[in-house]
Amino acid sequence: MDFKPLVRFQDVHLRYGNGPDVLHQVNLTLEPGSFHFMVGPSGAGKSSLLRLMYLAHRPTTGRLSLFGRDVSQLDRKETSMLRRRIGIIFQDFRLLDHLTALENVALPLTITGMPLEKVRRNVSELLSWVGLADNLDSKPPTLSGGQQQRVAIARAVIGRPSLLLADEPTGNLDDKIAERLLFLFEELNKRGTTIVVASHNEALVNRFNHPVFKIINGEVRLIRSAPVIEQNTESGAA
Ligand SMILES: Nc1ncnc2c1ncn2[C@@H]1O[C@H](COP(=O)(O)OP(=O)(O)OP(=O)(O)O)[C@@H](O)[C@H]1O
Repeated sequence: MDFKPLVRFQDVHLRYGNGPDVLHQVNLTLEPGSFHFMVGPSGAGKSSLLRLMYLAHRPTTGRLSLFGRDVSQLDRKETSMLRRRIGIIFQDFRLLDHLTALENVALPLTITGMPLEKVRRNVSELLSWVGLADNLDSKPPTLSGGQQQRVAIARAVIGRPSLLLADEPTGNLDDKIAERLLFLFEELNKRGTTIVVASHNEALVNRFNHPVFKIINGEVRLIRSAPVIEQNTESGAA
């Protein structure tokens, strides 16, 4: 088994162009099999942090290692190999509009060479689980925002990635479905996927027993390592 940290930021700063530091002196380590939430106000830098972990940007200064590799040393081929181990749910979904829901979710499996019948079975099962059994053949433009979000989530998790990065994955969903999807992430986590979920929704985050990072003024702080799960109370004001 690999005991190296899966993700390691050492004194990382990120600036866009000549702008100010968006992320400032970030030091954080994610162990394999961990589950973290990332909270912070709009514009705090949550998506930027996830984009660094997805190799969409490189640190301006400092060192970032993924799967034990220093990302500044990766060539294009190595970058795409590492990315195959990462599932990402973008805030704006990024589904392919000319493909059906089923075809969108099937993409990460078809490139592995899995037989098509098996791909169809696995994808149908997952889409049914997320409540889209009646939408397998629908194209994204005909789906609601919440339905598109669930297709994007299914696409990110279908290949059982080693690392799952989710940027506001429940933003368009009602609370019940949001909670159900976080349970799906917990299932994946139990099977070994390391998970990072960025969310505005601190009430939802507080219902789960996972450590929480908060981004404040570009600095990432661990604000809670092991929250106590809230008990069901008659009213939220209890
Ligand atoms: N490609 C970019 N070029 C220039 N500035 C950017 C770029 N992407 C983000 N920013 C800026 O970086 C800061 C952090 O943005 P980021 O999207 O990471 O925040 P966020 O916490 O994810 O916000 P939200 O919750 O609204 O998505 C913001 O000031 C934003 O305007």
